[in-house]
Amino acid sequence: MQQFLVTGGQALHGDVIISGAKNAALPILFASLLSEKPTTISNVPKLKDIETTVKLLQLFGANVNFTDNVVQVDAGPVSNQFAPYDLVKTMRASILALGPLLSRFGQAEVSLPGGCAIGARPVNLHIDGLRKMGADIVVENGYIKAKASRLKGAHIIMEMVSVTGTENLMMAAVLADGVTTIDNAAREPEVVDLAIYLNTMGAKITGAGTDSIVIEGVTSLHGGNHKVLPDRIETGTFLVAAAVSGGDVTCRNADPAELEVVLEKLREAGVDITTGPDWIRANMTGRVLKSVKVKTVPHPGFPTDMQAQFTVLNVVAEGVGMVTETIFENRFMHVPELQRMGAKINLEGNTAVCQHTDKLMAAQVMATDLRASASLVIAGLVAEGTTIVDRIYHIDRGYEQIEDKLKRLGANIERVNAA
Ligand SMILES: CC(=O)N[C@H]1[C@@H](OP(=O)(O)OP(=O)(O)OC[C@H]2O[C@@H](n3ccc(=O)[nH]c3=O)[C@H](O)[C@@H]2O)O[C@H](CO)[C@@H](O)[C@@H]1O
Ligand SMILES: C=C(OP(=O)(O)O)C(=O)O
Repeated sequence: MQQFLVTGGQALHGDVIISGAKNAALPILFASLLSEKPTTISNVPKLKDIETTVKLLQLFGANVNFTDNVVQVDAGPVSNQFAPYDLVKTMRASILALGPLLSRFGQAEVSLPGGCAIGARPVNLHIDGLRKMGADIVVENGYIKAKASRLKGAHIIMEMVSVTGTENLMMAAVLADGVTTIDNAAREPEVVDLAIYLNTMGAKITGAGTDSIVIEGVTSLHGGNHKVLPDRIETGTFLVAAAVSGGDVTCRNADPAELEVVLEKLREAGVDITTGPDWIRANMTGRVLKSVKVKTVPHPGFPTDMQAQFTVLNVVAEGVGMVTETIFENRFMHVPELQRMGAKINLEGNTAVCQHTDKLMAAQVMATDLRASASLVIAGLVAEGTTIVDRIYHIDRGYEQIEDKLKRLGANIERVNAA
C-alpha cells in the first residue's frame, strides 16, 4: 500500500496544468457504447477510475486504445452487456454503463454499486427513470437486470437532483423512440460536456445546463471527436492549496466559468483571484486568510466535491468558518483525521464549525475518500513536520500525477511504499 509523506512549510508558487475532468470523462467513455462507429476522446486524465472504465469497455467487447490522454473507442464489436461486481465495486460511476447498454442492446446487467465512505449512494432514480422509459428491471442477487426491446421517450421528473442519474437517463434517451424530457435535471458542467459529445455523434439534445433537458431519440449515432473539459475540482483543489500555503499559483487549461461560486468564496477568504479565458491565478502573498461560510448544493451552487478542501481552508484562516454538507450524509470523514493534526473543528449535525488553529501538526492520517485525501494533503502542506497520508489509492482515483504537480509548485511530497 502506498503513502504520501508531506512535509509542511513551503508556500506553493508557479503554474500547474489542469487535467481533463474525471467526472466528465467517465460518462463520455460510457456514452461511446451508444455508437457502432469509432470515436476519439482527448484530454482524458490518466486515473484509476479511467483505467477501470477502459477495462469495463473492453470486457463488453469494445476495442479501446488509451495513449497520451487520448482514448479511441470502437464499440462496434460489443457483444456482452454484463458489468461484474468485481469491477463495479471499485468505481461507483460504473452504473453509467446501464443506460447506454440497455438503450443500444435492449439488455444490460450491472452490479449494484453500493455505498462508499461518503454515504449510501442509492441508484433508485436511475432505475425509476429507465422504468418510465419502458424498461423491465429487476434487482436481484446484487445486480440490476434490465430489458427493453426499445426504450420509449418519456417525461421524467427527477425527485432529487442527481448528476449520474441525469447522465444515465440522457444517454438512454438518445436511442429511444420519441422525445424524453428530464425535469429537475442536474446542471453540472460535466452533464453539458456529455451532451456536447453525444450531439457531436448525432444525438439531438437541447437544454443541457438547465434543469430541463430534452432528448429527441435517433436510431443510431455516428463517430466523432471530443475534448473533455477541464477538471473544475482539481482546479479548485490547487487554488485552495495555494491559498492555505500562502502561495501564488496559476492554474492553466482551466475554465473560470465552471467555478464561479468557488472563486467568489476564495475572494471572500481574502485570496487575490484573477482570471483569463483559460487560466485562474490565486495569489495569497502578504494577505490574511479569512474564514468563510459554505453550504454544498447542486450546481451552480457550491460543490460538495470542494467541501473537504474548504474545511482545511477554514481551519487555517482567521475567525470561525462554517462548512455545511447537504448532498451526502456522511462526508465529514476527513474531520477526525484533521483533528488528529490539531485542527479545531466541531461537528454540529451536518455543519463543521472550524476555529482558527495556530499551527497544524504532522500526524499519520488515513484517506477515506477522494476529496478527503486531497484535504489531508493540503493540511500536510502547512503542518509542522512530516504528515503521512495512508490509503492514497483514493486520491489516485481522481487526481492525475498530484505529487508531480505539487512538487513542481515547490511542495515537499513523496510517494512511498508503506513499510
Ligand atoms: C462520477 C461523478 O460524477 N460523481 C459525482 C456525482 O456523483 P453522483 O452522481 O453519484 O451523485 P448524485 O448527484 O447522484 O447524488 C446526489 C444526491 O442524490 C442522492 N441520490 C442519487 C441517485 C439516486 O438514484 N438516488 C439518490 O437518492 C444521493 O444519495 C445524494 O444524496 O455527483 C456528486 C454530487 O455533485 C459528486 O459528489 C460526485 O463527484
Ligand atoms: C465523489 C466523487 O466521485 P465518485 O462519485 O466517483 O465517488 C468525487 O469525484 O469527489
